[in-house]
Amino acid sequence: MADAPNPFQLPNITKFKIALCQLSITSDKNQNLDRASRSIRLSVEQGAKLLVLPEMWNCPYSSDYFAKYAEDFDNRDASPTLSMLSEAACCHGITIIGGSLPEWDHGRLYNTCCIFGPDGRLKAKHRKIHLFDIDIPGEISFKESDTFTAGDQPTIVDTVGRIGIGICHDIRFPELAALYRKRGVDIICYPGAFNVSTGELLWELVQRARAVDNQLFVATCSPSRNSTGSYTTWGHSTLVGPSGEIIVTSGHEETTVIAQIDYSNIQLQRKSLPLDDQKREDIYKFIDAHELNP
Ligand SMILES: NC(=O)CCC(=O)C(=O)O
Repeated sequence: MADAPNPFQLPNITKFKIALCQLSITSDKNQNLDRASRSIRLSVEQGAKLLVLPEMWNCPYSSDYFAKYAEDFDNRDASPTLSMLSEAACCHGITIIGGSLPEWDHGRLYNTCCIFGPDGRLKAKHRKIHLFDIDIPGEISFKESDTFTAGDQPTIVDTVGRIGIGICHDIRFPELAALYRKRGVDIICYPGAFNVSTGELLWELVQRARAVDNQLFVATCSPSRNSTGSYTTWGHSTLVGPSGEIIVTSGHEETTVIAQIDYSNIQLQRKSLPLDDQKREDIYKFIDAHELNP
C-alpha cells in the first residue's frame, strides 16, 4: 500500500510570497512575543509562505540585555520564544526564519537564528559567525564579542527552495554568500539590526552586492527604529532580486512587508549572464599563489 501523503512535504514551490516582519522591540519580552505573533498572523492572512523576523526581536539590542533575555533552546519549557515560533509555524503551515535571539548553551551565549518548517519542527539553528565589533569614535562603539561566542557553521535549509542564513554583520562577508551560491542556495535571509551610522551608506549596498554577485535573492529584516535606546537601528527591511534590483523595501517604522518571489528569475538571470561559466578560477588561483610566493 502506498504511503499516505505527508501534509508537510513541500512541493517544489518556485513562486510564493515572503513577509519581512519589521517589529518594534521593547524591553517587555511578552509584548515582543505578542507583536511578533500579530505580525505573523497578518503575514499569513496576506498569503505569505516564508516569514523573516529581525535580529534580536525578543530583547533590546544591547549588551545589558542579551544574557537576561537568553533562553536555553534545548529546554522548551524554559523557552517561550521558541514555543511560540514552533506553534505559529505549525498552526499556519509556514516556514519561519526566526530572526535572532540570545541563546544559552552550556554557559555560552550565542546570537542565534532558529528556522522552523511548516510542521513546526526546528529545522536548523544559525549562530552568528561574524560578531559585530565596531568603534567609530564619537559615533558608535559596540562589541558583540564581549558577550557572544561566534558560531562556526554556515546554515542551509530546504523548505520553500534552498535558503542560506546569515545574521546582520555576516552580510559584510562576501565569502559566506559565495559559499551559499556554490551550494545551490536560491535566497539568503539575513535577519539584521544595522545601525544608523553605517546603515545609510552601506545597508542597501551590501544587500544588492550579495544578490548581484551571486545571482540569487537576498531578504533582510530589521527591527523598526527606536531612537530612545542605546543603539539606534537603521530599519529598511528589503527584498533584492537576482539582478540586484530592489523588489520591495520599507522605511524605518514598524511594518510588515509582503512581496512575491519567483525563483525562475534566478535561472533567467544566470542564463542571460552566465557569471559562473565566466569565472576565471585559474587566474585567481595563479595570482593568489604568486603573491604568496613571488
Ligand atoms: N548587528 C549587527 O551586526 C550590526 C552590523 C552593522 O551595523 C554593520 O555596520 O556591520
